[in-house]
Amino acid sequence: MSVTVRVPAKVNVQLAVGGARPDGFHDLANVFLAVGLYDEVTVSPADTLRVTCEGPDASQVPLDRTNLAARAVEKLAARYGRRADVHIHIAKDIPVAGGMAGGSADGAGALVACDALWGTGASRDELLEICAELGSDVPFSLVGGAALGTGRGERLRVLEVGGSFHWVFAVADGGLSTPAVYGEFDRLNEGVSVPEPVASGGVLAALASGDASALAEAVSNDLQAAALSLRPSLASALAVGVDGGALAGIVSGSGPTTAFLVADAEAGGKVADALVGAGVCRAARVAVGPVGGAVVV
Ligand SMILES: C[C@](O)(CO)[C@H](O)COP(=O)(O)OP(=O)(O)OC[C@H]1O[C@@H](n2ccc(N)nc2=O)[C@H](O)[C@@H]1O
Ligand SMILES: Nc1ncnc2c1ncn2[C@@H]1O[C@H](COP(=O)(O)OP(=O)(O)OP(=O)(O)O)[C@@H](O)[C@H]1O
Repeated sequence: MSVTVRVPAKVNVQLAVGGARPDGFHDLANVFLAVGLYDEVTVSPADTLRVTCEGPDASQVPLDRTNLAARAVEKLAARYGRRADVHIHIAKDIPVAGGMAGGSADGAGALVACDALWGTGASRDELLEICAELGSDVPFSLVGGAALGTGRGERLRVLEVGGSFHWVFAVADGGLSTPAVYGEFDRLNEGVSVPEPVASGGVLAALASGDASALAEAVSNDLQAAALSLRPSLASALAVGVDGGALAGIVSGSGPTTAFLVADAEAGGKVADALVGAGVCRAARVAVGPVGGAVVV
């Protein structure tokens, strides 16, 4: 018997970052949008906990207990007083270390899958609590759709969205470490009084109305300067995508994936061709959001 859960990637349509907190994290106003690029996490009973992974980036995924999916299963097992003896298989399509919450997706997916496999019947709030312990992005991977994340991003308020948004993602060669990008944000803001992060009225209104042009005017990412400082070549990808017809181009979360909002699928195809043709990315992926969160398939 096995259970498979499908979990989406995310893009941050607004990422407002406050100053560093005493615990090293940053308070955020983080507007998440789940997009249709998916990992599939399958769990089945086994003699001991083990992780396998397939997909183009599989060699970059840790297969030991540091894998977020393994950590999720161990946490759920500990809570319900049982052994975490499962085989976790990850079919990975979300770029690794790309700022699209791929590891978080696998953590949320493994949790939902084991909850179903073991029949633990954990409540949604209990699962969300475990997600928050695993990482700041993990609760959103469970919920999907669109949400405003506050605190370190783990406290979610679901947002209504009035339409679908088309995106092109330029996948960069090599990843960027999330702590390194937040560290660079702190370095760039040394001596500056960083304001409290607040959700943008423009972003929320554009999501609610489903208006892509309005969203393009409003998107922002306070980590973008830090990601560009660590990876200056991302500026060329942003320029090529916007010149190729995107309504807006931003770094996705902590990067190095760049995300382009486009008017429709046809414009998306053109932007993807321009990005690949200019050689500014390893691959270009098209996806639509919002889509639902972690779900048993
Ligand atoms: C950049 C984003 O992807 C935007 O959604 C997230 O803020 C990162 O979320 P994540 O990968 O789940 O991050 P976590 O695993 O919780 O934290 C990894 C590291 O990122 C930094 N971090 C993360 C979240 C946050 N609000 N402030 C931080 O400073 C901290 O150095 C932390 O040690
Ligand atoms: N299941 C997993 N899939 C991918 N990476 C994982 C996983 N579990 C742990 N990791 C580790 O986490 C690191 C970051 O990978 P991930 O793909 O989650 O980054 P990310 O998309 O930039 O995350 P975020 O957008 O949440 O900051 C990897 O380099 C890897 O060492």
